Amino acid sequence: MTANRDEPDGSRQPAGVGTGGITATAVSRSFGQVHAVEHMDFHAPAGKVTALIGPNGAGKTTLLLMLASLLAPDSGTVTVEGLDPQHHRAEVRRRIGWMPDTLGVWESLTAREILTQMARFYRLPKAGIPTRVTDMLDRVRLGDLADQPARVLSRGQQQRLSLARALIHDPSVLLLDEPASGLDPGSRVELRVMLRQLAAEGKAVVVSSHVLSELDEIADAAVFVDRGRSIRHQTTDEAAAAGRRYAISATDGAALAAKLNELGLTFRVEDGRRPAVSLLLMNDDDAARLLRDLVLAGVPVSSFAPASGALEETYMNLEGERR
Ligand SMILES: Nc1ncnc2c1ncn2[C@@H]1O[C@H](COP(=O)(O)OP(=O)(O)OP(=O)(O)O)[C@@H](O)[C@H]1O
Repeated sequence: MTANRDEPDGSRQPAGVGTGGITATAVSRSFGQVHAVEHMDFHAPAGKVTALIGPNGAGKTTLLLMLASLLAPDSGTVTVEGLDPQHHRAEVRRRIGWMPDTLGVWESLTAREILTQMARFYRLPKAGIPTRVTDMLDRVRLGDLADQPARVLSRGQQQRLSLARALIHDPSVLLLDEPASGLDPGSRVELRVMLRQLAAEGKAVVVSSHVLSELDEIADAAVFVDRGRSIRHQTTDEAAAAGRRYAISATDGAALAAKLNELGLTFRVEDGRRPAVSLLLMNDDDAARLLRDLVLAGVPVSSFAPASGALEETYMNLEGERR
């Protein structure tokens, strides 16, 4: 959970909150009997990528919709660069780029028409719109498909168009719901690079994702949510310092197990196509030392590699605690 501090007026704010970025304080939203989000605190600072991680139904999309000011909270507040959407609706909308997990309506328009329409909607200067639209189509590599109706685009191409749509007005806060879903491996790498660039430009980038193995490369920090509540805030560096799981296989599994036992290491035997064990190592030095010890002891190691990302490790541990 994000640490809180008391404000002079008695209200409580998540730690590290300035006027930059986007902040939710004690927001709640129910749908009938379902408490989708309950008293959630969230902060995504400018210049950083913040991941929103949680199991299905945890409340991620509901929180993102409230951050995007597309859904009103039942209670609690959201501020965007210090502005309250209730009182500064137009200014807040202009500052936010929203990429939903599906492209949604407008699929009979072409990619170029969709972006042009959005640019008009945000009242960008008329004369600059055609160039801005072309630049954005090129940025997401849809230049060749610009005049095709959006419905004929593949899922991954629609995701890229959705990202261009979110960026057309150069927002300072970018909210992305599952942006990597449907993207092929090459496009995922491009997305990663683009999100880091956008953060480097000073934008607050929020990404909800289930593709945890890639988040270490993208995110500076993560907020873990479960059953409508934020349960942990962790920077990627903190996650890395908490160690990560390595998978080791050897052509002689018994010799591997015997050596790990001799070294006093706790390990887990993994089910999989190849016999393997996994164990938690604190850092790269520990990994290098163990690999050397195994090889010097004559254990026929056939593979030795991280089995999970650092944020994924935190998620799996939180999952374990939940059960
Ligand atoms: N419009 C709605 N009407 C009724 N229930 C809703 C509505 N939107 C969300 N919910 C419920 O609120 C809870 C949180 O849903 P939400 O979509 O925010 O979760 P999520 O973390 O984004 O899930 P996923 O990872 O599966 O996308 C779920 O139990 C969901 O069924």
